Amino acid sequence: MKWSEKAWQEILPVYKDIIQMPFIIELANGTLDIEKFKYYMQQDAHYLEYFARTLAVISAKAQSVDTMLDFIRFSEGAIVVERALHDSYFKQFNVGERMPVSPTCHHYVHYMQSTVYMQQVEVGMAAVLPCFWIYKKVGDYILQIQAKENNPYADWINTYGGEEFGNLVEKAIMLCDEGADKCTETQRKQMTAAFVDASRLEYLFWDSAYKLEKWKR
Ligand SMILES: Cc1ncc(CO)c(N)n1
Repeated sequence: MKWSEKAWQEILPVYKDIIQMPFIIELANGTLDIEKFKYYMQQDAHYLEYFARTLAVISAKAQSVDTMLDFIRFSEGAIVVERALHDSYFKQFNVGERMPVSPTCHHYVHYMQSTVYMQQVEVGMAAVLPCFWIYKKVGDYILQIQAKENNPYADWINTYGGEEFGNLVEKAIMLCDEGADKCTETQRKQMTAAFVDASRLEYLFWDSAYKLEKWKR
């Protein structure tokens, strides 16, 4: 069994919980409170900046020039494509000033950064894989169940449910499997642990948007 297949089995309960979250259901049927979506977008704009930086660090640490190129392209994609989506939503929904980074977003981005800087590159790759893979799965799921008429969140749904994003995700999974093949069993376990932690943070990210999470002080 490939590392990625085993790793997905590990996070299946988290994924199943994610697709039942009110944030996801309401996004799909178009009833999500706009304030919750705006909060999500603002936090995601912060998230994507760190995500892009993290991908660039993975690129710098990669074992081969081919893998470097793949990750630098992922990094560019995170900046260019997703920012464009945010720019359009920021305008459409009149999102003004940037909010400070929320506790959960802070936790997630610094988790990614420290994993990528402190651990070997394959563990770093595993830590960013849920960002690709869970979004693809959730995007496809939402695409299936979505309300197609007048859904204000259609652009978001099409970004992550689309084929283009799907190709990137396939590549990211393949690169992790390639890396895992070169690792020892102990290192593969570290990869899986990083994958599981990041998946749990994906859950919390949506949860925190639904709750409009704030710093206690
Ligand atoms: C929190 C989060 N994870 C993953 C993605 C997709 O890259 C995103 N836009 N936001």
